[in-house]
Amino acid sequence: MQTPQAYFFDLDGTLVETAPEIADAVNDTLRYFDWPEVSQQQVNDWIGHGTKELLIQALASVTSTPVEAVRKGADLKQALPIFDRYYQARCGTRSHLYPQVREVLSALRARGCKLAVVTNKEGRYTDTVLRVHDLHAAFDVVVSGDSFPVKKPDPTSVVDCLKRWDLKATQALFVGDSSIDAATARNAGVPVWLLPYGYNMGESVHACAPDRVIEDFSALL
Ligand SMILES: O=C(O)COP(=O)(O)O
Repeated sequence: MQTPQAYFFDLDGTLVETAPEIADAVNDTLRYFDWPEVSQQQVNDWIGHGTKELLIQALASVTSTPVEAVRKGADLKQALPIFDRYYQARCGTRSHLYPQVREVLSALRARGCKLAVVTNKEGRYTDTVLRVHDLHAAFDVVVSGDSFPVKKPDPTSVVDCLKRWDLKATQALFVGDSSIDAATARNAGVPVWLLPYGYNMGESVHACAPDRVIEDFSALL
């Protein structure tokens, strides 16, 4: 593999451990409506398709309703603004950067590499999470789940960045924690390295057959 000139990073489970405060916000919401709470493990396994999808899974679970019915139903409509308020308040309370993230991002920046976040989290939450961790100025591009009409694993955002930077797919690297990230990278033709500590819907990252599984961010230097 060539030395990458551009890096695409997933957010939740790759740059920042966010699951504890996401679970807090989900359970705040469920309590508000007198529904039973969900476990941390359930929340971890629902991360990956964006926060709205996660809330749909939680509502389906606690109300024993099929996911497709929740998606179209009144419960979701009522729960979304309540969740929004709680999640914005919880952002930064129990999340933290994984080891070496800040140092490695600075080092890659200093080398002149292009850096992007590509997350399925909705933009208003991505912005808050990056700001509370003082990461909002660390990237050339931030792509959220609602930045384009399509989200990961669709490669549109990655392809768009490469075009803007005039780089080939093989000159970049995607760094993530899930099968969604692996599929996004493959769909864009970009090599992918996965971290084993994030959220991969209960599956081992080895099952996603990435180009490499790395233990932590220091492997990027
Ligand atoms: O919010 C989510 O479910 C996913 O976020 P991620 O794409 O950063 O893992």
